[in-house]
Amino acid sequence: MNAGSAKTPKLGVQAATKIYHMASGDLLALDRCSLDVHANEIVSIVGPSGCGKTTLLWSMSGLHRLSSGTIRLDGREITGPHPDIGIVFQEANLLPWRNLDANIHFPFEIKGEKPDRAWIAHLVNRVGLDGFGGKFPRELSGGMQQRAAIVRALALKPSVLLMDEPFGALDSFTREEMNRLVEEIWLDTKTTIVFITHSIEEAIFLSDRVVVLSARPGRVAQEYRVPFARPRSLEIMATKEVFDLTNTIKMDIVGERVRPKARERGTAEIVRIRP
Ligand SMILES: Nc1ncnc2c1ncn2[C@@H]1O[C@H](COP(=O)(O)OP(=O)(O)OP(=O)(O)O)[C@@H](O)[C@H]1O
Repeated sequence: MNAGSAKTPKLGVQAATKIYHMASGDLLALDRCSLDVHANEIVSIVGPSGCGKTTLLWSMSGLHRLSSGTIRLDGREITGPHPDIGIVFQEANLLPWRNLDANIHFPFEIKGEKPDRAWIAHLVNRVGLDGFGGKFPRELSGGMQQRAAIVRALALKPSVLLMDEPFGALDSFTREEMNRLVEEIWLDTKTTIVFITHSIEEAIFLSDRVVVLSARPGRVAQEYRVPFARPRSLEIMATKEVFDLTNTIKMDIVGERVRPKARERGTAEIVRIRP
């Protein structure tokens, strides 16, 4: 797991622009969006629905090609999927006909590589899936399936883990549990994490920085540093600091939602609230 130098961001997004070409016309999803993520950081990306969060994350993973702009990993441009970047989606996407062990080993089979069994056993233990290796996805809860998806992504020892709304489909208690798990994994591996979520509370609990994207086309509108040491306890979520930050970010997102409409009406820019 290589860390970038102090000056080079781990993941550097420079003027990322993405246009989807469709029969009905072109759609500008990202417009010169720039963002640096530093080694060992956890950065969450929030923003109005449809603002381009997933497009940005998929571009960071190399799964999407940008229309213009660059994504750099440790200073080197990436143009396709990269072995040093892992991704976890909202759906666990486990193969239903394979048991949990076979699902975790699947990427190694595709790559023709030998899995590091000791590392996988460590991860399985870390996420609390000891003894479930022979179970099939249908025998596991949604939370357990997502734990397996996290193990599958980390098994390849990526230095960057991209997570696209991974706990959006889980109930709120399981979600809190999974948030604590992500923090534990981070404390263990110090993997750089970029996390997309619709939950501002989740973003604050997990992140060193919360980045707010503008309404589509997505660009960085605001960013906030979260000033709590780790490990964080759920009690911080009841502090006035978190309450105020949550409201500030909420108002940013609401502002971004109404801004395009205000533009259409020819009214002035919405007044922004800053910390
Ligand atoms: N493959 C695609 N082809 C055409 N348009 C797309 C494609 N993927 C996304 N879009 C459009 O691009 C815009 C940004 O989508 P994206 O999924 O990146 O936003 P998002 O912020 O992740 O959305 P949400 O908050 O709803 O998850 C949306 O208008 C979406 O409809």
